[in-house]
Amino acid sequence: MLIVNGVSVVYQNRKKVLSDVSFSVPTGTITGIIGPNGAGKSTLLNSILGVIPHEGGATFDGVSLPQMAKKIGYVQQKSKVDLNFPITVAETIGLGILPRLRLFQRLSKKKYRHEIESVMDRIEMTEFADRQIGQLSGGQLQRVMIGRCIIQQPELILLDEPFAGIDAHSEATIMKILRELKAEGKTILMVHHDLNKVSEYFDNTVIIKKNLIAAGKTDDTFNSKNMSAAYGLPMLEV
Ligand SMILES: Nc1ncnc2c1ncn2[C@@H]1O[C@H](COP(=O)(O)OP(=O)(O)OP(=O)(O)O)[C@@H](O)[C@H]1O
Repeated sequence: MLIVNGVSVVYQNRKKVLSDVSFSVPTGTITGIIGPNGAGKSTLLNSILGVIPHEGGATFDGVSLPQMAKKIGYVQQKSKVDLNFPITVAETIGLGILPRLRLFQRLSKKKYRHEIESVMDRIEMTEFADRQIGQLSGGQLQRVMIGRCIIQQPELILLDEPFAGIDAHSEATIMKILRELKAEGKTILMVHHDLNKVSEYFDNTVIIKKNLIAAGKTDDTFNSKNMSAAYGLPMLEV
């Protein structure tokens, strides 16, 4: 289980953007983090990862997250990927293997190539293996980032708005892979924007607006009272 405990964040401009956020995410589930623009969703993910200064912290099965970094897969916002870096689709996916290796350990070329090929097949990118990542559509690029994440064989997968600005086919392909990972017992936590898909995609939902508004099973949390608290308007008939 992922336990997030008392996370607060104050940026250098002294603005408090997260205040004492605590919740838990059961192993083997897909959980969405939702909330209005500027609610602190990306900040929460970055605090859980431990990559920005924060109070509080997160553990997974009792281990603090920085201590299990190699078992955490992270797919950052697409807009933050450096597309000028000269690297192909296959090479990008191959980078995901590195955290699995011990110092100076190398996979045999055959095993390395086979693993990359099977991931490219899974994300439906085989025909683009040698293409530079700067020459992909948004949806293709996001599938490659998912590929780099899954080849790492992480236990916990964090994604920041993986569906922002991508085509419906890529979204469906990624969602299918995430459900397969869930069936394998992986734990998935993602920032998400599209409220129309919340019930369909997420077992659990975390709703924030600087503070935690609600966290738990989507059936229990995704209701007009909580949406009204987060977004300010009674938006949903549920
Ligand atoms: N590095 C930073 N320094 C100062 N303030 C920041 C920084 N990063 C984010 N913020 C501010 O913190 C607040 C939360 O930002 P964050 O990106 O976490 O929200 P979000 O819910 O992910 O928003 P969105 O849905 O628009 O992506 C915002 O007011 C933002 O302007």
